[in-house]
Amino acid sequence: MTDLGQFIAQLPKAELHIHIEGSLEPEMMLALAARNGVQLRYGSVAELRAAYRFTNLQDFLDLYYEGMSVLRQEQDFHDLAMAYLRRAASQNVRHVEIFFDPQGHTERGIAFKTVIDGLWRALKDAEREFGLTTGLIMCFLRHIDEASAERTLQQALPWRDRIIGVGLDSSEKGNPPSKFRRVFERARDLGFATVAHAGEEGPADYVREALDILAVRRIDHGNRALDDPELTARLAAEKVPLTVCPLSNLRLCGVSDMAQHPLKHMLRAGLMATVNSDDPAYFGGYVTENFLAVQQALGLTREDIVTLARNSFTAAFCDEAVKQRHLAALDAFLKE
Ligand SMILES: Nc1ncnc2[nH]cnc12
Ligand SMILES: [Zn+2]
Repeated sequence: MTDLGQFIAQLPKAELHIHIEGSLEPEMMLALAARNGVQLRYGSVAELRAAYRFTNLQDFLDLYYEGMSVLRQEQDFHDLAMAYLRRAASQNVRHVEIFFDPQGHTERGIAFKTVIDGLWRALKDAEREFGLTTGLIMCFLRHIDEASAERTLQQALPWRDRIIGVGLDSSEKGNPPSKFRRVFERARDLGFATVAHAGEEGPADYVREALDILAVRRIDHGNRALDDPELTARLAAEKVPLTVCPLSNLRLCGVSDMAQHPLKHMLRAGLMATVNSDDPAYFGGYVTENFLAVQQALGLTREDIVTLARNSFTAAFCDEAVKQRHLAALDAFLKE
């Protein structure tokens, strides 16, 4: 590895855009299928990996929902999250905010309690074992109606103190943020931080809607915002964080080549971009591999890399004291 590669691997960082169901590696998928008696269309790791060729977001989502069908018991959710957190800690990720998709589970008869208890136990185990800090963000599936999102928010209330925020994910085109105006208003009233996937495949207008109608505090992806100079200037002026996912964009054909990835433009335009893995088991890399891929393809400098790591802590939803501790640790690392 190059010196800059070593630096990236060792750099303290936060990950703010990771779908825990997207960290389900083929080996674990097959093991859980066997443990739970679930029949999959794929019988081997090689067959699964061969299926991970996507031409767009929907292609991927079809497989992602099929994959999560092996998650049935509390222990499954624990094992899934623990494997991700171990991997993240090994890459010097010091803070993570993890997305989960409750409707992906409740719609197939798995209780909300089963999901949240398993994930929560893993977060607490990992905090103790690896010394990182964590948070959970529950996402609403935007291909389903708002009433279902509202029921999901209601179901979450007994565990209000375990969830820092709500988000919006799944099939973007044709499912604008405005579809979820009321449920986001209710979530904000309840004190949840809010985020939304926007401008991954959908137009810049969806990014504007996420800001103006859902009042989100971060945009997940946001790539298409760059199509609109006025919106780009606004994102920079308001320091709206973008959780960018380079390998995801490449694998879902949002960019044809990593050298065409907009991250460098985002940085040069003064946007508060961060680097994240999205669905690492499906897209070929965790957070460090995402940093390495864009650094190499775009020729990012050491200063760019430091900016991205600093942004990841600045954009986090953790308590201010925790954030300052992470930023101080980053500064100490840079002085070593
Ligand atoms: N990249 C992505 N976009 C939208 N929804 C998702 N759910 C999991 N990964 C996603
Ligand atoms: Zn995502």
